[in-house]
Amino acid sequence: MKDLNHVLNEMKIMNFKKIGDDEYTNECLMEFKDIEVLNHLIKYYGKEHMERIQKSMTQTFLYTTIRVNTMNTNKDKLLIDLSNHFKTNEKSIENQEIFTNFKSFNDILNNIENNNNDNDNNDEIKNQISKDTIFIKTIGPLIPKPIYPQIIVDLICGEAVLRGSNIFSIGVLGSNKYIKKGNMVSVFVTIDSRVSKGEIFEDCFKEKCAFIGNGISLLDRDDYHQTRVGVAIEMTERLYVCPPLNSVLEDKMFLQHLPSIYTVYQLEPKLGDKIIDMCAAPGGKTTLIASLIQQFEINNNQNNQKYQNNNEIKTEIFALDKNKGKVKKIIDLCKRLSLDKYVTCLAKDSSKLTKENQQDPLDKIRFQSNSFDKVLLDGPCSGLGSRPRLIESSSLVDLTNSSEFQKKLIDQAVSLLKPGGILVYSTCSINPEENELNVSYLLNNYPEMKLIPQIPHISQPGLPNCGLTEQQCKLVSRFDPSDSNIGTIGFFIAKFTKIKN
Ligand SMILES: C[S@@+](CC[C@H](N)C(=O)[O-])C[C@H]1O[C@@H](n2cnc3c(N)ncnc32)[C@H](O)[C@@H]1O
Repeated sequence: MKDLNHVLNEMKIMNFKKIGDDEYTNECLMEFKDIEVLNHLIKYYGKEHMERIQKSMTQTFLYTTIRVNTMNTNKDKLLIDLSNHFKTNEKSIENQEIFTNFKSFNDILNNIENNNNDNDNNDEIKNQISKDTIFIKTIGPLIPKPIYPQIIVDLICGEAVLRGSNIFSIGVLGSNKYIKKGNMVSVFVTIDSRVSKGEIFEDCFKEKCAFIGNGISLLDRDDYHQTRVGVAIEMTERLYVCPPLNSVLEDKMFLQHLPSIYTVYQLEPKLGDKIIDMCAAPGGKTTLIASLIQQFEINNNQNNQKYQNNNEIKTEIFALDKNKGKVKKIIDLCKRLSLDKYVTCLAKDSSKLTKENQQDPLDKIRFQSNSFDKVLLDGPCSGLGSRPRLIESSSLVDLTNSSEFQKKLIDQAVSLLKPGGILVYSTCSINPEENELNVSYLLNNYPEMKLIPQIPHISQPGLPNCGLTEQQCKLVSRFDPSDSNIGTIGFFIAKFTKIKN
């Protein structure tokens, strides 16, 4: 076995460096394939702030957030189901303890409010989010010590490992020559994609890659590339410990980041509303809207029984997406969560809803201007807020295309909204041109629209010098990935109303 110390001292590009005898620190910054994109962001954020963001982007979000599907269970029952799941499926007792240390929304708010000193007193949304959401805190970064032998995985696999996954054969690129089933191995993720499938290499420290933990090989080396299914490495020492929950209790819960949940609550869906989710796939926000409507309906029915008045209030939810295949996924999700009776899913281009192409006479009626009480525009974006991410591959042209297309969708969203209704605009991007500058575009072009407050305000204000006044900045929500109190993905939300004449 080689002595690692000499290489660790010399490392420049790894995500950790030696800081003492047997001690390492995590120093990874997200890299940009197109340096122009980084310079573009530095223009708005400044170099220091951007560096903090780059660092946080390589780290796993602070909480795994679980939305309770109230149609099929409730929070108390789901907490028991989750505890049982972890006891049965998680071998490490330590991890079982970490994963069942469930947090509440109030725990998260305490963390934020101490710092934001936000004194708004609206408890309705707080209570609702608390009642239907479970948080599990990520532990890390931990600093396991790298060893030999080593394997290199691709970026998609590496980012999944940072989110709690094990390593499937399909993600393994190269490895040292001799690895036997049962060996402990160190896992690295390639940064520059130079390593090809099946490659044998001598030393990860000579490659451009980042260390993401250690695990036990469940296969001999040769078998990594013979099979394309199944787990190849079970991770035992991770940089970040968070629960692997994909495909778990799928009818009872939905994994959704806090800013996405918060976006839907800001839309304030109510019984009797005509609601449109303009860009809905895969349906995360649509199904939360439907689930809130379902809860209102149950409460309303109980009250109606009390007063022997059985008036049904008709609520309409339209979930649109341009992509037919994705619409099928929204339909499947609605069925799985038993919410299908609430939602009409349609394959449509939302940038043309009230303008051209209304060949269907029904669409002419459905998508009339000024006809929706609630409009959600969570449109296509550059995704520059997704984390954990080691490399950002968008180009400057991608960013411009994104913000220009969002303007077309904004034009339609404003047109569809009823006077007095609510429009919520959101992106999972940190690019001000898709966020603050698009809000400024909307306000400048539609004087009938005004920004309204988001309560409780749980994130950072908008960036200054991006087209919004100081007051307007306070009205938008900017989930900054470098804000370690909340530790979410990068996200942006603006909430508007249309002034009645
Ligand atoms: C950020 S995702 C939406 C996520 C979704 N709101 C959720 O919470 O699950 C953006 C979606 O916009 C869709 N999209 C892109 N262009 C569109 C258009 N012109 N009309 C409607 N949908 C569009 C994409 O197919 C993609 O599914």
